[in-house]
Amino acid sequence: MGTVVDATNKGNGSLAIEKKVKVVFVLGGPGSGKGTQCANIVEHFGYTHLSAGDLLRAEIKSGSENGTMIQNMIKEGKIVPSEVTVKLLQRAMEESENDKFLIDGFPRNEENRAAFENVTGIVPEFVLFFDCSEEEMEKRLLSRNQGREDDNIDTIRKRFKVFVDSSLPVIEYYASKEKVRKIDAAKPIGEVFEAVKAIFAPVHEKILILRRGCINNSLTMFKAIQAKPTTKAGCLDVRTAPAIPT
Ligand SMILES: Nc1ncnc2c1ncn2[C@@H]1O[C@H](COP(=O)(O)OP(=O)(O)OP(=O)(O)O)[C@@H](O)[C@H]1O
Ligand SMILES: Nc1ccn([C@@H]2O[C@H](COP(=O)(O)O)[C@@H](O)[C@H]2O)c(=O)n1
Ligand SMILES: [Mg+2]
Repeated sequence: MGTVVDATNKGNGSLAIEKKVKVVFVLGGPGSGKGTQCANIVEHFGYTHLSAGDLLRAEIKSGSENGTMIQNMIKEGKIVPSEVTVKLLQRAMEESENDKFLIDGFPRNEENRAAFENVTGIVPEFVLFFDCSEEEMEKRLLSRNQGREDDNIDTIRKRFKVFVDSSLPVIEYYASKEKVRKIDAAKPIGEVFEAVKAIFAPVHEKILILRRGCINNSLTMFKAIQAKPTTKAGCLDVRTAPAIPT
């Protein structure tokens, strides 16, 4: 859990309301299927998907002053300075109406991880890790056909090296905190999603039960008030009213 300032309340110079947000980091090597599975999770569990790579590509297209630097880093498979990526993620969370986010492809290194935690104060609920062999990932990336400048064999090899050298240590960090949920991502898409569902369903059910509990309490309270004798003016007689359930 963590808090972000709700963008709808910014800019009036007085009140900045903070909203509580829930974050799941989605990690795995290039081509392991993060984006594919995030789309399924959004559909079934109501999260908002924020892909750090997509946000960086959108920043290039927007003509931002950082555009050329980001483009060069992506072509080389390098990790863009955290200051840039964290700002993009933070803005996207602030602008969203949702309070549950899948953050895909982030944190990619220790600098990403520390910067996000320091700036937002958000600690992930858990880290979904898609585990897949380089051989399989290479095959998938070379046939992805989405026109990505980094889906060529030279950049793919560089991205694999960055993943092993910089991203795996972040996954190990979260594993040491028992936050990693590892999935065999080499299986077909449907089977991978079955494993994903098994992780999300209990979390989702817990939230539903809590929400149902709130509704039941409100109903009991409503019935108790309706059943009670009222004063002449039609108000609830607090002297004889039962304790309102909490
Ligand atoms: N389980 C799977 N089996 C076979 N192909 C898959 C599987 N999951 C995804 N793919 C395909 O592999 C390619 C890469 O998937 P995807 O874009 O989801 O990976 P990613 O982890 O987001 O990669 P990147 O880090 O480069 O953004 C896509 O063409 C996708 O359709
Ligand atoms: N935290 C991040 C995430 C991504 N990048 C850069 O974008 C490239 C593509 O990322 P995908 O997740 O879409 O594969 C990646 O290779 C990096 O160059 C980044 O810098 N920091
Ligand atoms: Mg992706």
